[in-house]
Amino acid sequence: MLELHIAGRSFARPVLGEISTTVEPGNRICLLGPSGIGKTTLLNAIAGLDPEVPDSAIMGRRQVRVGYLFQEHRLLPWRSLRANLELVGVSAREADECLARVGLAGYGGYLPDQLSLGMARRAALARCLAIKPELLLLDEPFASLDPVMAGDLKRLIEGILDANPAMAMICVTHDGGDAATLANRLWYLDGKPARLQWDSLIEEPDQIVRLLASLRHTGQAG
Ligand SMILES: Nc1ncnc2c1ncn2[C@@H]1O[C@H](COP(=O)(O)OP(=O)(O)OP(=O)(O)O)[C@@H](O)[C@H]1O
Repeated sequence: MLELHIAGRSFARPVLGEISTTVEPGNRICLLGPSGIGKTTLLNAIAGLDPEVPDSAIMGRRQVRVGYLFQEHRLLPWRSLRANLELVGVSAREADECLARVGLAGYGGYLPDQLSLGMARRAALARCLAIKPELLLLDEPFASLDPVMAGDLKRLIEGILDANPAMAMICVTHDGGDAATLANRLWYLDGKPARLQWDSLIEEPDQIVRLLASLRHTGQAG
């Protein structure tokens, strides 16, 4: 699906080092790493949002429909949810269907500010779904949600992936528990500049527990 050959990315200092890997259909990747290490920077590069990362660094991206759930919902506050979804090119009926898929049936006429944080994040997820993504990029989707809302959103994302086995996901998270539930592959970003220290396919459930325990042992993961 994608071949990554990122030579590096610097801001005031080098943030990302060389990153070479692939993303395959059906990959459910959780991207872990210390705070500020460059996880969002990597996600932005993969999404094609970073003008400093050339197209040739993310081979295949132009052929892949990418849905990006940002940390903040980025819905236009003066447009209803339905009108926000229509902006990506779907009809009002399709917008309402996408909202229903994330548990927001009947909310098409609401403004983003009338929603709770968890609902707004689901509305933003509905906008991702509206483009029928082949690759879903999720930047800390469960951050700041209470455990019930976070659990609901996790089940929703699992359901979406189960219903679309060819869809790939890259989910940034600080929580090993999210990785244990959602991932079939782990990326661990660390170092100065940051590189993928692990890129591990998860073939059996114990493996993820062992990997996360080794991070906890060295004080790198919660
Ligand atoms: N647009 C930018 N301009 C300047 N520096 C930036 C920019 N974007 C990111 N950085 C810097 O790059 C580094 C990595 O940031 P990034 O947001 O990618 O980390 P992260 O791993 O996602 O962090 P967190 O886990 O806290 O969300 C940080 O030092 C950050 O300040």
